[in-house]
Amino acid sequence: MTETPTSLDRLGWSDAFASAWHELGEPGEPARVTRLDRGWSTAARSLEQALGTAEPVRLRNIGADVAVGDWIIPSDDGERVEHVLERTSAFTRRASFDGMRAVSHTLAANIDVVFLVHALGSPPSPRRLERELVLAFDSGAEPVVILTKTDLVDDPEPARAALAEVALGVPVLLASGISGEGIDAVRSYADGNRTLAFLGASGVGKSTLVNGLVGSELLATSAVRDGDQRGRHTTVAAELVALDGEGWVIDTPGVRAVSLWLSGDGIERAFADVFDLMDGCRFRDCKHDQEPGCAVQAAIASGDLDPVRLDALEKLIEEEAALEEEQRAREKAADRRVGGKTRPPEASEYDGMRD
Ligand SMILES: Nc1nc2c(ncn2[C@@H]2O[C@H](COP(=O)(O)OP(=O)(O)OP(=O)(O)O)[C@@H](O)[C@H]2O)c(=O)[nH]1
Ligand SMILES: [Zn+2]
Repeated sequence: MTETPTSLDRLGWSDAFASAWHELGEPGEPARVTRLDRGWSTAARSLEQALGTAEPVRLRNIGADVAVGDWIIPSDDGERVEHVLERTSAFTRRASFDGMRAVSHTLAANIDVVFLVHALGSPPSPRRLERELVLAFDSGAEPVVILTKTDLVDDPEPARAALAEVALGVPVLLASGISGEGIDAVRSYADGNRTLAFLGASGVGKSTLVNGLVGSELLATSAVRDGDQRGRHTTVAAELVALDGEGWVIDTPGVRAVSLWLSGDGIERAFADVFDLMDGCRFRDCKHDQEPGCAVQAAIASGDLDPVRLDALEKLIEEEAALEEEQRAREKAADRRVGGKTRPPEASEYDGMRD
């Protein structure tokens, strides 16, 4: 394989992207998308370009589904995105139904760690965390729970225990964006120039945590808009932000409020305990209701499984089935309209995550 510049490593280039690029025959010069504007990608091949202190790469997205965090290859004429390298993870959400066609839309790509942020000082919300875990597992990123605002309570343990119960092997960190407690542990997840994202309800303290991670100097420089000779670009609120030292944060309203969009085995992983129990049911088609020999009902009876958790799982499975049905209908409609013009959905068209 061709040597790639070490400046790409600082941007999060890894063996996975090197081999994806190699598969394509190593065309062009890979660059990472730091910002998306209507129809345009801003990309970087160096830290300076990512910070906006050097002229970044600017490309049209014609026909390419590009997301912040993507590694892309420009066309030979340097005008547009020619390839999007295979992603290691992707956050997608349902696009609004636009004319005859609507599909999932990628909000952010190649996130290594997604922090699911919950706040102390208000009651823990394990049901919400379950949904976030499904989403995180589906994305391909590694989930980590942060219980923030530790400065607000004397004893974070009851809330931590309530969330740990559904977090199944996922670390639960304690932190405070105000006192700075736990920030170094959060930061350590960016070691190796990894890319972080923060997901969670409004007001839980995501921005405050991000501000604690991003050096003020870097934040200031990345906020500087470069002089743009190619016309007006409205920022669609999506940015790859450099951490002080190593690593990146993708901090966009879209990722923060991403709604449930299921694609992979997120439900199976987030509810692994319940699925394990189901394997022990006497009947393979057990509905886990009144059937004899139901291991799930037995676990509920013995207090090993919270019935609320089974309810939550059933609701998610129903929701997934409805989403899949809807998606199939849309795909059928799209098939009937070959060559139809579509436009990418706009940020304002997304609906927020339901609690
Ligand atoms: N006491 C305390 N307050 C905090 C902490 N972190 C955030 N806050 C406060 O909580 C409020 C919301 O914090 P944000 O960081 O804006 O929350 P957010 O999750 O980014 O909210 P959205 O932007 O709506 O998604 C602000 O008033 C913060 O000052 C913390 O660790 N301790
Ligand atoms: Zn059963």
